[in-house]
Amino acid sequence: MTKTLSDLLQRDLAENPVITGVTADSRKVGPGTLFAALPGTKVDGASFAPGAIAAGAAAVLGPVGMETFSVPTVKVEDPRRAYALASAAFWGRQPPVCIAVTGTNGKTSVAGFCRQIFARLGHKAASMGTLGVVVSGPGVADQQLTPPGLTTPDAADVAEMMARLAADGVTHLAVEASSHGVDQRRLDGVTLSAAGFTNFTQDHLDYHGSMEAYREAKLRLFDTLLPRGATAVLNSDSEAFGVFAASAVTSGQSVFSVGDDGQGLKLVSRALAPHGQILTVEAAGQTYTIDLPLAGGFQASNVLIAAGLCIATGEDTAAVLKALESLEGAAGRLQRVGRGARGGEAYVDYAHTPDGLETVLDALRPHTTGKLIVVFGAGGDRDRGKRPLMGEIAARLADVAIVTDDNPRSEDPATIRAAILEAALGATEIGDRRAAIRAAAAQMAEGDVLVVAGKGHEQGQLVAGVNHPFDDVTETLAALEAADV
Ligand SMILES: CC(=O)N[C@H]1[C@@H](OP(=O)(O)OP(=O)(O)OC[C@H]2O[C@@H](n3ccc(=O)[nH]c3=O)[C@H](O)[C@@H]2O)O[C@H](CO)[C@@H](O)[C@@H]1O[C@H](C)C(=O)N[C@@H](C)C(=O)N[C@H](CCC(=O)O)C(=O)O
Ligand SMILES: Nc1ncnc2c1ncn2[C@@H]1O[C@H](COP(=O)(O)OP(=O)(O)OP(=O)(O)O)[C@@H](O)[C@H]1O
Ligand SMILES: N[C@H](CCC[C@H](N)C(=O)O)C(=O)O
Ligand SMILES: [Mg+2]
Repeated sequence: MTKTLSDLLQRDLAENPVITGVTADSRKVGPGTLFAALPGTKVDGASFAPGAIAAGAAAVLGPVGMETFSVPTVKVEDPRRAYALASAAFWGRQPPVCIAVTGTNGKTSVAGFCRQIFARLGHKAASMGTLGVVVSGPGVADQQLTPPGLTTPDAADVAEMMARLAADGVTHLAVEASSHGVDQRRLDGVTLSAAGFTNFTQDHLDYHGSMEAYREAKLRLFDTLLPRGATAVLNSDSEAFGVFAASAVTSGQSVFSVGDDGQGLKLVSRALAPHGQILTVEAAGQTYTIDLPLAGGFQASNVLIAAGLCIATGEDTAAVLKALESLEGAAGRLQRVGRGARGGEAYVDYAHTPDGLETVLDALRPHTTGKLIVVFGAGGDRDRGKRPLMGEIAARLADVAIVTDDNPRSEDPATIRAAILEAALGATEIGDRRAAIRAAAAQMAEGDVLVVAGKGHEQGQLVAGVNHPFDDVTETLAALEAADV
């Protein structure tokens, strides 16, 4: 069915061309495309409008105050939102059940758990986020549809992917809502059935400027994107729970809280088990025992949020909680890699925030009878305030801390390491990540635990615009072998 500019922007227009595509990237424009000229963080999209028109753009959408071009030009107060809504209207179909999860840490884990739970319960389900788009279904092998990229993709990409998934029979979709993504309206076109919140701690101050602005961005998932009457699944153990609960209630949503004080799912107890942990959970007056094959208190929190989201969309509580017993952790999140030559266990994890690092070291301490060894760094062109906080945490919670490089991007790696080391008393500095991992593996003995943190699933080390192939899992395995002499 053809769609016109007026259909996509939901307004009467004097000139109403047929639209054949929607994009905010002039390089993707073809004949008949609606080009959204968005003011960006680096450049003004309007400067690419003449090129877009030359490439065939049928209309330009942009902010109030933008110049008028030689094709129908529509100016609106919130062009990013209009772009997202136009993209959704253009692509049309969405999986009937879409849920989103936000929070500083745990989004990828929760989205992946939701996908797995829905699939175990007989639905064709997908997750969209840091690890790309993955589809799972009953009796079908997991299918990776897109590679890892942005945590929350561009609005037109989200809309196109939702239509493709719906056409492929996917009925349940779990999306990661990053603060950048919510702030930039990348999810404004998604019709949500439920939304989840994991936690709120320091990250991304480079982009948001203050913790308040960062929190506002996350709150927007509830106060603007989640419809009235839908369910907000909130982590009762987060310090920010009250703020998120108040926002959800004010927005006419029901709150389903999970955690130690959860009203929807209450975590009564947690006991370590060799393969993970045993959870006792109360739900609607019933007590359930869950044999969870994942270690760490944070994973207990993540699985309860995922379970809450699935229950909020109408799944049976007992069946959802049973499905937790066969969950797999997301790649590179507390992923066990192997055993040291003289004993000990090595893990790769994606902790790249102070809270993430503290959480993963706390999670591993009970599994450590010898030394807890951590190899980590901090990303360049990202929140600089994280660096000393992560240094202090590693020095305090690990027995051996090795500070190395993690995607320096355009920054001087030595300067990043120095900012971490300033607060990491007793830590060792080894800039080369491979050498750092090898030095750590060489120290491993029986009872020790090594965690290589910060890069998880990532396949490259970004240095001065060049992505050098690098995989922490492969490097850690090689280091364990090299230490076996
Ligand atoms: C800071 C940030 O979030 N930037 C994102 C944003 O770019 P922007 O709008 O600021 O872009 P810009 O480069 O100033 O350009 C302005 C406009 O001109 C357009 N343009 C540009 C060049 C051209 O030739 N033609 C053209 O039309 C661009 O498409 C854009 O619409 O919108 C783009 C399209 O969606 C994103 O690709 C881009 O992500 C950059 C690459 C990025 O690194 N983002 C990271 C920080 C990010 O978004 N991370 C979050 C959080 C992860 C987490 O939770 O930890 C994520 O969701 O991944
Ligand atoms: N609930 C949690 N609380 C604290 N830390 C967590 C929690 N869940 C995960 N983490 C830590 O954060 C790391 C990243 O987890 P995950 O990828 O699920 O988070 P994310 O929010 O998707 O991250 P990103 O912002 O990069 O998308 C994990 O490897 C772990 O170290
Ligand atoms: N989504 C996060 C990932 C950080 C991963 C870490 N390896 C780094 O490069 O800082 C970000 O873009 O801030
Ligand atoms: Mg993620």
